[in-house]
Amino acid sequence: MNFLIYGAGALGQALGCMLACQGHTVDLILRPRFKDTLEKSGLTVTGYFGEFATKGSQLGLYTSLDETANSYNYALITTKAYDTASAAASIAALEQRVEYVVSMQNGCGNIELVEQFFGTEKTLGARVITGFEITGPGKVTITVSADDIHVGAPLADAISPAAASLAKTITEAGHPCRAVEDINRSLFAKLLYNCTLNPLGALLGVHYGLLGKNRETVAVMNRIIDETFAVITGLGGSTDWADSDQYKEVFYSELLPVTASHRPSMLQDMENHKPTEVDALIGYVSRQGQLLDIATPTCDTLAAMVKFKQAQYLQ
Ligand SMILES: NC(=O)C1=CN([C@@H]2O[C@H](COP(=O)(O)OP(=O)(O)OC[C@H]3O[C@@H](n4cnc5c(N)ncnc54)[C@H](OP(=O)(O)O)[C@@H]3O)[C@@H](O)[C@H]2O)C=CC1
Ligand SMILES: CC(C)(CO)C(=O)C(=O)O
Repeated sequence: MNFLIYGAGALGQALGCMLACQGHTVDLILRPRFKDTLEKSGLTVTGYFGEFATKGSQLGLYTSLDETANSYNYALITTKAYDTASAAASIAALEQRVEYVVSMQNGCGNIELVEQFFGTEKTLGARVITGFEITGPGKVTITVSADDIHVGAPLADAISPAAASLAKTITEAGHPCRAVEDINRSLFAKLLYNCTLNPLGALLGVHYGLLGKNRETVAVMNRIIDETFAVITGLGGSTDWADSDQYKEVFYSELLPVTASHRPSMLQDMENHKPTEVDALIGYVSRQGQLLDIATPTCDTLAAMVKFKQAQYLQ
């Protein structure tokens, strides 16, 4: 199969390496700082799912879509969520050269942006709950994984063949991946998880596990879960849990323990003085709460604090 991976950082480089190792054609759109390194050293992925290595010559390495000539079965968008609109707009210029466009990003609102450019038929979403970190030039480490990748179409009432084929291909490449009927359900579940952990972890500078061990942070996390659950319900969304209390049980007993040692991506962004994905995560809950007239005071406060903090270093 032919893959375009647009915005290849930690997630995109890891997936690109794993897919290329399976013999797929992989073109990466990446920054010049990565292009020069990967040309020389290739890519290595280590950690949770084993070892994978490609030479630079096995990959198409480009800093702009203008340099590409292939047609693609799937274009995977792996930029941060704040770059989704510009990524989708650039890929749209390829027109018939792309069959399906997949938002692999965290948070909510990404799929809707991709749909604006490609329509529902060509749009897929994915939910990733695995930790990828660039640990050196041409090196990505997979640190934790809480579940398979989910891929699916928006608003589908059956598993889309395009999602099934992509899931099979990613699984064969080494990362377990499952096609789901309703990708929004998976993304809402991830929204609950990320809103509960990321802003607090980022503002307090701690890994997830510590947040679950402290009475004060548990009380704040419970309020975030209640508010986020109310917003998801208000949006007409569904999750695997009947109510927020049921989610809390699963969160504290199953979800939090498997990623306890993880330091949230929002914290890593702050440490690297990069913008955070606050607007697609807790900022999304806060905005939707306002639109739906659902009170989200804890989420509003945390979103404001994250924005304050990032504004300090982005000035
Ligand atoms: N890493 C992880 O563990 C996980 C990540 N995700 C999600 O996946 C998405 C990607 O995350 P991650 O890989 O960590 O992020 P990264 O910041 O490592 O990767 C995104 C890359 O895209 C680059 N980029 C953006 N626009 C362009 C462009 N026009 N041309 C070339 N390169 C471009 C960025 O460059 P620059 O920084 O210079 O702008 C950056 O290198 C996020 O939504 C994240 O939440 C989900 C689960 C786990
Ligand atoms: C734990 C992880 C890496 C799982 O995707 C995550 O969601 C994050 O750090 O934001």
